[in-house]
Amino acid sequence: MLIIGIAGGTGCGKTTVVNQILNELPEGEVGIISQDSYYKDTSHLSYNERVAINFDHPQSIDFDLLETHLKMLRAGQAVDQPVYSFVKHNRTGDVIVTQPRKVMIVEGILILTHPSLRDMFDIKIFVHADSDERLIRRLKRDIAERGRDLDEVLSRYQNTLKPMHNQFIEPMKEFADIIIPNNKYNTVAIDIVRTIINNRL
Ligand SMILES: Nc1ncnc2c1ncn2[C@@H]1O[C@H](COP(=O)(O)OP(=O)(O)O)[C@@H](O)[C@H]1O
Ligand SMILES: Nc1ccn([C@@H]2O[C@H](COP(=O)(O)O)[C@@H](O)[C@H]2O)c(=O)n1
Repeated sequence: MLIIGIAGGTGCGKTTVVNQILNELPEGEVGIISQDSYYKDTSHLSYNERVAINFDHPQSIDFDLLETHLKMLRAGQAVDQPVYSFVKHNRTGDVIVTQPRKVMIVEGILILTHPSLRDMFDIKIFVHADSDERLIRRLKRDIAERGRDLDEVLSRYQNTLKPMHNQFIEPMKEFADIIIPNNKYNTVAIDIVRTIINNRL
C-alpha cells in the first residue's frame, strides 16, 4: 500500500486536489481518509461548548483513532470512518465503511504535526495558497456549505485559525516532499501526483 499525506491550511484546496487526483484514476483503486472525520467525539458537551472548541489545535483531533485506522487499512482490514458534521460541530454517529486500497490518501490541516502518523506517509504533500486567498475561499465555502455566517468565519479566523496556522501548520512545509502552489488551479502538479500513483497501480 502507498500512503500519501496531503496537508495545508484551511481553504488551500486539499479536498479539491484530492478530487482532481481521483478523476481519471481507476475507480476503487484509491481510498480517502479525511482528518475532519477524526475530530474528537464531543457528545458530552453542549452546542455552545462545542462552538467554542479550538478546531485548529492538534488536541482537537483523535490521532489515536486515525492512526489505528490507518494501521488496520495497511493490514488489509476495512475501517468505520466516522462522519463529521460542521453544522453540529460533532460526529453524526454514522460511519463510512472504508476499504483498504492500493493507494490511500490521508488529507487534513494537521496530519503532518503528529510524528508517528507522519512517519506512516510514503509521500508527504503540502498544498500552499496565500492566506488572503484561503480566507476568501473559506468564507464562501463555510457560508455556502457549513452553516456559518460572516461574523463566525472572521472571528474564528482571528481568534484561533490564524495563530494556529502560523504555529502548527505552516512549519510543516519543512517535512513535505512536494509543495503544490495552489493560488490558481494547478493541473501540472496534479498530473505529476497522478503519474506517481498510476505507476504504483
Ligand atoms: N485553486 C483554486 N482556485 C480557486 N478556488 C479553489 C481552488 N482550490 C479550491 N478552491 C475552492 O476553495 C474552496 C476550499 O477548497 P477545499 O478544497 O475545500 O479546501 P480545503 O480542503 O483545503 O479546506 C472550495 O470552495 C473550492 O472549490
Ligand atoms: N466543527 C468544526 C470543525 C472544524 N472547523 C474548521 O475546519 C477547518 C479544517 O477543515 P478544512 O476542510 O477547511 O481543511 C479548520 O480550520 C477548523 O477551523 C470548523 O470550522 N468547525
